[in-house]
Amino acid sequence: MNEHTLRQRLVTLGKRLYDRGLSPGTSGNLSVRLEDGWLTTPTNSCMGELNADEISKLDWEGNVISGSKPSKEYFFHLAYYKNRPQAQAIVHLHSTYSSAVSCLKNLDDKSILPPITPYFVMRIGQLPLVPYRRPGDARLGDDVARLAPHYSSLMLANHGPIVTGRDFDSTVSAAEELEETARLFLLLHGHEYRVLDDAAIDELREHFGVQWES
Ligand SMILES: O=C(O)[C@@H](O)C(=O)COP(=O)(O)O
Ligand SMILES: [Zn+2]
Repeated sequence: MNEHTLRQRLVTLGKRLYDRGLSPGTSGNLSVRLEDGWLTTPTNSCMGELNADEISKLDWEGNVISGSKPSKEYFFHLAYYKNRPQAQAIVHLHSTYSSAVSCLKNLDDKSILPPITPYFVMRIGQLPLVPYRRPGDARLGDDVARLAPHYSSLMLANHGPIVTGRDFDSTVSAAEELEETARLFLLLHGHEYRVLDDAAIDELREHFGVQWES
């Protein structure tokens, strides 16, 4: 897709996330890789009301080339792009169930959600918890840089998810699917439930190349 089309997709998919209640108020940010830089949502923008011409365009040093002041989290987007070449787009949300999970105590920090459905394993994979930092703290960029080569998605503690993917549309879908998995996980709380066993994970690895360390 060319830059013009990707700007339109940012507006359309931002509205989709907002309309589905996944980015309340001015929370969250989106970005997409271009050949000559990358686009991200302006800081304090409402995802339901993005304007294609105001979207921020940055270079690979984090300098603004055009558009409005970028998301204050631009550095963690940049850290993901620089350390994960296959990441073509990034979605950060404050979606309710995912953010609720990010506040739970006693999570397995290396993989906070168990493999309850194949779709979660295929689309998100193991999801580590990034220790809490203030939004906009540049040290989040270092945290992301360290984890990005190994994980397509991360959960910021007491905050919300960061999801990356091979194209913009599938990244947005994966973020929606993560939200549904978090919802299932919380619905299952207090119930005895099965998780996918090693054989089921091996089969997914074989068919879909998923990354999941048993
Ligand atoms: O939680 C925050 O403040 C940010 O991570 C966020 O979601 C929105 O910040 P901007 O992208 O700067 O609007
Ligand atoms: Zn946020």
